[in-house]
Amino acid sequence: MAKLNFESEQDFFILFEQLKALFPNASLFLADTTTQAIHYKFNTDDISVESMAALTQDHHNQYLEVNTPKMRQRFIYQENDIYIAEHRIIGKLHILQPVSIANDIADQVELTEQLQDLAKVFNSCSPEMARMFSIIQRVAITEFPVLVRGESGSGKELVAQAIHDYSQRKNKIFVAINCAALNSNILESELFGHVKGAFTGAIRDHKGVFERAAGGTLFLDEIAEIPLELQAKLLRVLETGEFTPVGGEKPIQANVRIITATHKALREEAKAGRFRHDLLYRLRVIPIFIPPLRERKVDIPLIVDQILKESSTQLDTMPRHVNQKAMQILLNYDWPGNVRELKNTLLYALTMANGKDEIEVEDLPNELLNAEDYVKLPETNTELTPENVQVALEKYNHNLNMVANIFGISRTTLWRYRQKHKL
Ligand SMILES: Nc1ncnc2c1ncn2[C@@H]1O[C@H](COP(=O)(O)OP(=O)(O)OP(=O)(O)O)[C@@H](O)[C@H]1O
Repeated sequence: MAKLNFESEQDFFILFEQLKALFPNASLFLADTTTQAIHYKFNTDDISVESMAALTQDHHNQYLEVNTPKMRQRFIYQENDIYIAEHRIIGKLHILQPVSIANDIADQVELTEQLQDLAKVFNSCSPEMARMFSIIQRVAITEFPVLVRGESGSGKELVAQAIHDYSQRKNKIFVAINCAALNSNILESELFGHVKGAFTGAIRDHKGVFERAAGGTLFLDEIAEIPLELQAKLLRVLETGEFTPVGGEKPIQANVRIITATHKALREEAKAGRFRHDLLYRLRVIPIFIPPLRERKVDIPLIVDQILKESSTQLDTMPRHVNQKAMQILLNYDWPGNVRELKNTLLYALTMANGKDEIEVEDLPNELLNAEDYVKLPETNTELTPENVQVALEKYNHNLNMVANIFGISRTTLWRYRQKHKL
C-alpha cells in the first residue's frame, strides 16, 4: 500500500475526511506504530482494542475475519503507512470494509484464496470489484462464452486473462485480437486463416487465431466493431464448432473458449441493426461488467502503489511514493480513460519527479490540475452556519478546500468550526 506523507496533522485530517466519505460503512483508524495509540477513528465502536492490535500484525490488503465475543465479522482489509511530519507521527491507517454490509455480496462472495488472488491481481478492495471477482471465479471453470463490458482502459483484457488463468485451459495458450484494429478482409484472415493463393498476396498458408488458440482461450476485443458479414461467419463457427480458412475447402474443428469484450452496449447495437441478435445471445451467455475507475476510487491508492512498485524496478532514482496533495488530486479526478489513463499519468509523473523522494502536485500532467472538478470553485461567501456547512460537505464529497472556499474561510478555520459544531 502507498506510503503517505503529510506535512501537518490537518492535512492528514483532510484525507481522513475524504476516506470517510468514500467508505461510509467502513471502520477507519490511525494507529501509532510506536505507542499503539489510536489517533483518529471512525465507525470503530464495535472493534475492541485487542482486535485492533491484532490487525496491526501481518494482514496486508486482503480479507480478514474478526472473531471476538463482541463481534464476528468479515472485512476487506487495507492498511496504509502514514507519516505526519508536524508531530513526527508514524502510523498505519487501517480500513476495514465489512463484507456483509452489502448482503448480496456477502451471499455471493466466498472468501477463498482465489478471490484474494483476484483482488491482488486487480489491486482492488472495492465491493463493486469483489462482485465481479466472484463471477470470474464461477465462470472460469465453465466453458460458457463470456462478454466483458467496460469503458476503455478499464481492464477488459485483464479480466479475460484472469478467466483463462483460473480455467482448466490455463496451461494452454491465451490469444487476444483487437477486432477494431483490422479491416474486414484482414480480420477474416486473422480469425480463420487463409490458404496459399486465396487472394493476391497470399503467398503461403496462414493460420488464424481460431487455429492458433486451439486448446486455449480466444479473446476477441472490440467485438462490436466486427463487420456484419464476418458476424455471420463467426455465428456459424459458434453453431457448428467448425471454421474454414479463407480459400480453403476443409473445415477445421474449433477448440477454443471464446471471451469477447466491448465498451459499447451490444443490445443497443443490435437494436440499431449493427450487431446480429443471434450472435449477441450466443456471445453474451455470461455478461461481466467492469465498474469504471471513478466508481471505485478506493482502489486508486492500491493501483498507484502497484504501478510505482513496477516502475521502481526500472530505475532506482524514481520516487516510490505520491505525496498527500498529489494523491488528493488523483482521488478527485474522474479518470475517463480509467486505469490506462492512471497508468500513463503516473509514468508521466514518475518521469517529471525523477530523482525526488515522492511525486508532488507539480509533477502531475496539466489535464489533472485543470480538471473542472478540481479548480472550479463554487460561489464564495455563503453564510457560515452549521446547516450550510453540512450541506456543502455532502455536496462536495468532503473536499475541504472546496468547502472552505465556499464560505470564504481558510481550511484551518473550517476545521475548527467543524470540531466546534461536531460536523
Ligand atoms: N486493476 C488494475 N490494476 C493494475 N493495472 C490495471 C488494472 N486494470 C487495468 N490495468 C492496466 O491498464 C491498462 C489497460 O487495461 P486493459 O488493456 O485490460 O483495458 P481494456 O479495457 O481492455 O482497454 P481497451 O478498452 O483499450 O481495450 C493495461 O496496461 C492493464 O495492465
